[in-house]
Amino acid sequence: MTVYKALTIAGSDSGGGAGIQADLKTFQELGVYGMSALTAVTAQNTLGVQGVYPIPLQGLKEQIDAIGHDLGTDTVKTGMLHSSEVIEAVSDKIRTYHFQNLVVDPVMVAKGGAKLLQDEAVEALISKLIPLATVITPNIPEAEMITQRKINTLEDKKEAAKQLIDIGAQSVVMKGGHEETNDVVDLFFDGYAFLELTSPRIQTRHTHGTGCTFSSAIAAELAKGKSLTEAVKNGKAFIRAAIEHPLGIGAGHGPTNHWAYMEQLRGVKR
Ligand SMILES: Nc1ncnc2c1ncn2[C@@H]1O[C@H](COP(=O)(O)OP(=O)(O)OP(=O)(O)O)[C@@H](O)[C@H]1O
Ligand SMILES: Cc1ncc(CO)c(N)n1
Repeated sequence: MTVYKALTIAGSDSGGGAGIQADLKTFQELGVYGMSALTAVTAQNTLGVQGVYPIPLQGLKEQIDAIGHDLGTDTVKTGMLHSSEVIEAVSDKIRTYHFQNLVVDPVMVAKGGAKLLQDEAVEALISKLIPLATVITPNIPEAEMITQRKINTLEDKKEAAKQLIDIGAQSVVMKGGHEETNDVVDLFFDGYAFLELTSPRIQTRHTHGTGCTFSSAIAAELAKGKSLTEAVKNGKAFIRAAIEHPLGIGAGHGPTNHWAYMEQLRGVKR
């Protein structure tokens, strides 16, 4: 049996909808063996983030070493990295172990507005991590922070995507979740051609962890050897199903449904 492996380097969401919990659930659903290196523990639920507790840097490094020395991985996904020290350490380890297929979700702010990345860490993201990325998946505000340009039109998105490639990413998915259009358009760019991934905007408050789930679905598909374009398309189908069939739990922004995509493929009704 071939076992495909994926490592998430991210924060813990005690509420289970975002962070490493969302990543590991997504890996499992897509048939990939999930591993994790925790950067921080958050006390969090559907109402917001109540606390952020960074893991000591040495502890983070040892978690990645533990995987690099023994299990190895077919793909790495990064989420909440918190500080420039963490970004530098993660970048070093990825290079030391020659980890392939890096999906960088440049997480900056949680849905309720809590800061998950310190402002001064954006520079380290640009100089240390984005150049290693197979694909980077910013939402519009994140792309604006990184590129220092306002993004309003499709042309703006394309220019920002080109700038991210110039910084060194192999490809970009600029997510359209934060726009107000009828359809959600995620723009994929591999440095050569643009591909618009369009789906109907679902009216729901249950969007906690959409970005984490989307990027980990892309990572899982890459681990299985799918091409970048296939991985991004399948990731989009995974998150679409997860948003379309919310679990309806929690009083605030509830989690998405990580079972929905595979249940849809298998024709299962919950
Ligand atoms: N209301 C919606 N209807 C359909 N798809 C959506 C909706 N909101 C987000 N998505 C999809 O979810 C994925 C994540 O997009 P989004 O822009 O919400 O990411 P994000 O802001 O990084 O998420 P997070 O808040 O979890 O960090 C994208 O593929 C986007 O198309
Ligand atoms: C731990 C964690 N990572 C990422 C996000 C972004 O959704 C979040 N809310 N919490």
